[in-house]
Amino acid sequence: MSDAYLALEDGRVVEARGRVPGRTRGELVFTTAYTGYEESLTDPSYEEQVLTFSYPLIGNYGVRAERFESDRVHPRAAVAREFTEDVVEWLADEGVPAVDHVDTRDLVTSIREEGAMKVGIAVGEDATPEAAKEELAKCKGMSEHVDIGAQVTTTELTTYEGDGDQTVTLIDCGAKQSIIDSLVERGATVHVLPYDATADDVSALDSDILFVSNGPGDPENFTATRELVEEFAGEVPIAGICLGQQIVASALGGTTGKMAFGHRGVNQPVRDLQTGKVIMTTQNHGYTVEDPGEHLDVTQVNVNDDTAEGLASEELSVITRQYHPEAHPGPHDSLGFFDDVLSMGTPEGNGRKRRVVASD
Ligand SMILES: NC(=O)CC[C@H](N)C(=O)O
Repeated sequence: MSDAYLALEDGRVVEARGRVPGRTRGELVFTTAYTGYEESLTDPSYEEQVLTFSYPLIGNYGVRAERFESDRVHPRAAVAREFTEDVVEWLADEGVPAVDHVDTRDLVTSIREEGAMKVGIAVGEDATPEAAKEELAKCKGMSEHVDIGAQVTTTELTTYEGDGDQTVTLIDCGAKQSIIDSLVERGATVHVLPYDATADDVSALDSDILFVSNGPGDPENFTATRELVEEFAGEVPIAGICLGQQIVASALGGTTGKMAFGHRGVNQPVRDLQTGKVIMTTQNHGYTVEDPGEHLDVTQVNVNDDTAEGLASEELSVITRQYHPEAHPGPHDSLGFFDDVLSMGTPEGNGRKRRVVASD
C-alpha cells in the first residue's frame, strides 16, 4: 500500500512515497535544472503548476532563504526521485505537498510525448487513487486561471532605491526578486507596481523605463498590463522578461500560443541573430511568442526549436527576453541585458531623446 498517488490526465495513476501530506492539483511540468531548486520553488511563474525535477537528488546543498526569489513556495506540489530532509522540512513548513521515489524519467518522458498535463495528487496515510482522481477532476487548464496575476502580484507601490539617477517602473506580474536586484545593482531605482496598475499610476512615477516582469499563466489573461504597453509604447522605452516578452508582443500586434511542454531548465541554448553567438540560459515558460507582429523583430532564437527568445524595436525603444537574463539560477551569460535596458533610458538612448522631443 502506497501513501501517495498522482492521477495523470492521460489516465495513469502513479504511486509514490509521501513526504509532505495534502491533496492538490495543477499543471504537471518538469525542469531539467540540476541546480537551483530554491530559486525554482520560489519562482512565482510556477503558480498553479506541479513541478517535477528531472535531476534525481534535490536538496543536496541545503535550503537558504537568501536564494529565494519570493516570500513563498509557488508550485502547488513538488515531485522528485529523492528529496533531502532539508527540502522536505521546508515544504512541510510551507504546507506544500511533496512526493518522491517516483520514476521521474518515465514521468518526464510522458510529459515530453503528451505535453504538459493536468495532475491530481493525494498524499498521506488516508491517500487513495480515487482521492487523486477527484483532485484531477477539479483541475483547471492554465489558460482558465484568468486572474492568476492577482495571486502573485504586489498590492501596493514598493520602491527599491538604487544609487544612480535612473528610474524603472516594474509591473509586477509575479516578479522574481533577482530582476529587481539586477536593476538596483546597476544603480537604478525600481518602483514596483501591481499587475493591474493604471496608466495614471505609471505616468505619476515618470520613470525612464517601463519594465514588464515574468509571471505565471497565459499572457492573454493580462489585459490591464497589455493596455499599459499599448499606452506607453513609443513614449517610454519598454523592456520585458518571459511573461513580459509575451505581453509586450501581444500588446504590439503579435500573437502568443501554448507550447507542448515548454522550456524549463538552466542550459537552454539561445542564438543571437546579429552576432551569431550562442549563450546558455535559464528558462521557465510554457507559452511563447508565435508571431512578433509588424513592430517587433526577432533578435534571438532558441537553438533547439527556433522559438523567439529575444524581440526588439529600435523605433519604439523596446527590448525583451523570453529567457531569464537575471540568471537565478543559471549561467551568467545574459546579464548584459540589464545594461542594454538601462542604456535605452539614458540621455543618449533613443527613448529619452524621443521623450524630450515629445514634450517640447
Ligand atoms: N517565467 C515566466 O514568466 C513564464 C511565462 C508564462 N507564464 C509561460 O508559462 O510561458
